[in-house]
Formats: sequence, structure tokens, C-alpha cells
Amino acid sequence: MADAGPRVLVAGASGFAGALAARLVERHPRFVLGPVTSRSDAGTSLDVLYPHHRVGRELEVLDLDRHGDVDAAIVAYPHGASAPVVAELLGRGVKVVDLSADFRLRDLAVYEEYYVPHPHPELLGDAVYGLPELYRDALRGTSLVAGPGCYPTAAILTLAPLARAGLLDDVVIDAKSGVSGAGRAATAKTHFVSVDENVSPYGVGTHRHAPEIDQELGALGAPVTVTFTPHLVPLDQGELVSCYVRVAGDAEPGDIVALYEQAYAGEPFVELSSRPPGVRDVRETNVCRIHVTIDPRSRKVLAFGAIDNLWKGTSSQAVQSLNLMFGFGETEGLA
Ligand SMILES: NC(=O)C1=CN([C@@H]2O[C@H](COP(=O)(O)OP(=O)(O)OC[C@H]3O[C@@H](n4cnc5c(N)ncnc54)[C@H](OP(=O)(O)O)[C@@H]3O)[C@@H](O)[C@H]2O)C=CC1
Ligand SMILES: CC(=O)N[C@@H](CCC(=O)OP(=O)(O)O)C(=O)O
Repeated sequence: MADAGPRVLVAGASGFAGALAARLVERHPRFVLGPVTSRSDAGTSLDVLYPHHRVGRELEVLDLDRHGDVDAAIVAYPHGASAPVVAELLGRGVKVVDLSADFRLRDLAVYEEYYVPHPHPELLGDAVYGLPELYRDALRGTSLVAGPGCYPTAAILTLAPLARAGLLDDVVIDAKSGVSGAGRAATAKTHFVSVDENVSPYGVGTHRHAPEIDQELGALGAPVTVTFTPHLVPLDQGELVSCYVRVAGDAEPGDIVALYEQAYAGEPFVELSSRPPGVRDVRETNVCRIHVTIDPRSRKVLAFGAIDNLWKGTSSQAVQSLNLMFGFGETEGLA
């Protein structure tokens, strides 16, 4: 916990992602937690909403004339609601990490096909995709970070070495997420009775994370169109992607493992595992744990990646980006 240092506003701190971001900033050795905001829970302490985070700070309604005098902001609003406040913060010289999808897709037409009319398309070109393992240098110099989606974080890290080597031919991503990925408000699909003792696919053929994954894997190598099917599983936190990839040529398991070892050597938050990971292996960490092998029968590459959707999938990854934006050690506050 720092006494002096860049002050960080957390907007949308009553939500799952914003509350965790507030906790991570509050415990950070360099940043100072600034205002934490919410509309419906204003006047309530974060400690009441999320006792396990142990952040005794009262939520306030965002008023940039009172709260805008900060060095940075993490904006944890839903897509569409985020862009206007991000634009205003940038105009005041505040560095922003936006957790929504508003600045992730570089192609406006793709954003508007999957989301809503974009409130600030002129800012799309300014944003850096907040996956430090791919964009470390660009993150150091930017004022606007687009926090990746949780499924894209896991899928892109799990497939990036193959994409960069030009090996992706046909890609199937079977993904599973805990329910916190859907945010704090329960719906008919996410309340206990629907989720408990159940596993169900959703967004089949239509999920908005598919074009985000295509965009980032395509930027590393040849254009790709992945088949992506998420499933909701009865967990609170945790996400696993199981990827089945037909690769060009005839690779051996040792070659593929060597490719991953080379790609992720020295990465503080990517662990390669000799066994398939489970979500508990990475619970409440900023780590993506990956296992890769070749199916001896089909000759497909099988690659598995596990993250905690609220941590590496959102809030701790946002702090990793903030560290880079301010020139701090990338692992500070996250070890
Ligand atoms: N949960 C996850 O695993 C991940 C989430 N994200 C993204 O992070 C963002 C936050 O997600 P999450 O915390 O799960 O969502 P929640 O629904 O839990 O929280 C949303 C927050 O935004 C506020 N909010 C809601 N609507 C508006 C609005 N129209 N204008 C301003 N504030 C609003 C809410 O408080 P109030 O309504 O009281 O103001 C609340 O603080 C989203 O964009 C989400 O897509 C990204 C990756 C993973
Ligand atoms: C379990 C669940 O519902 N997960 C969310 C993804 C969470 C995430 O990364 O959301 P954004 O792209 O909206 O930021 C979903 O599938 O819509």
C-alpha cells in the first residue's frame, strides 16, 4: 500500500471486476487508490458488498469535476457505457485502462456488428490491446488500454506461439467459464438453479469474443477464423480453454513444446505445464497456465490454457498494463 504515487480512480467498482481492481490498486506498492464509484451502491462501503476484498472505501457517484483529478483510471463499465467516460478521462489527461470491449476491436464495422453503435470511434486507433505478453512495448507508451476479454486472454495466450509460427490451419476452441464472467447481476441463465450441476454451451456460432480472437491471432500470422464455443460451468471463478488445432506440416510433440518454451521464456505470468492445467491451479493469480501436446491419433495439436477470469482475464491483467504504462516493474503488486 503506497502513501504517495499515481492516484487511480476505479469507475464501476461495485461490479466484480471493478471491486477486484480496487483491491489490487489499494494493496499496490506504487499506486494509490483514488475514488471508487457506482450509481446504485453509492453511499455503501466496498467492504459491505465484498467483505473478502477488505477495502473499506465508500462508493460515490462518478462526478469528473470532483473525481477527475487523478493520474489513471480503470473503467469497469459494460460495453457502450464505457467509451463516453473513457473519452472524457482522456480529455483530462488521465491514463485509462478500459475493461469493456469498447476499444478492443480495431475494425469499427466488426465492433458494430457484435456490439452497439460506437460512441467514440475516433479513439479506436489510439487504443493498445492490453495483453502485455503481445504488446509490452506499445503499452509502455500509451494512454489508452483496451482490456482484453477473458476468453480471448486465455485463447490467444494458448495459441499465440502456433499463430506466430504460421502453423494454425483449422482451430477449434472449446471454452469453459465460471459464472462471475457474466457480471454481478443474475439472469435466468446465470442464477444458481440454472447453473448448479449443469454445463451448457452458449453463444454458439455467435459469441462476440470470436472476432476478437481472430483479430489478435491473425495479427501474429495469417488470417484465421476460429470455431469458438463457450460453456458456462458451475464455478464462481475460473476459465479453461481446450484448443484443437490442425497444423500445417507434420510437427512432433517435442518441436511444439520447444516452440512454446521459446515463446514464453522469461514471461512472468505464463507457466508451461507438463500436465493439462485446471482452473484451481491459477485461482486468484495473474497466471495463464498452458499445456501443449500432439494427439498421436489425429496428429492435431492439443493446447490447454487456464486462467482466473477475474484476475488474468480482467483486473490483475489491467494492473499489469498499468504497471507498464507508468514504467513500474511489470509484476509489482501482482506477485
Ligand atoms: N467479469 C469478468 O470476468 C470480465 C469482465 N470484463 C468486462 O469488465 C466490465 C465489468 O464487468 P463486471 O464487473 O463483470 O460487470 P458487473 O455487472 O459486475 O459490474 C458493472 C459495473 O458497472 C456499473 N454500471 C452498470 N451499467 C452502467 C452504466 N450504464 N453506466 C455506468 N456504470 C454502469 C455497475 O454499477 P452501477 O450500475 O451501480 O453504476 C457496476 O459497478 C465489463 O465491460 C465486462 O465485460 C472483461 C473481462 C472479464
Ligand atoms: C460466463 C460469461 O458470461 N462470460 C462472459 C464473458 C466475460 C468477458 O470477458 O466479458 P466481456 O467481453 O463482456 O468483457 C460472456 O460470455 O459474455
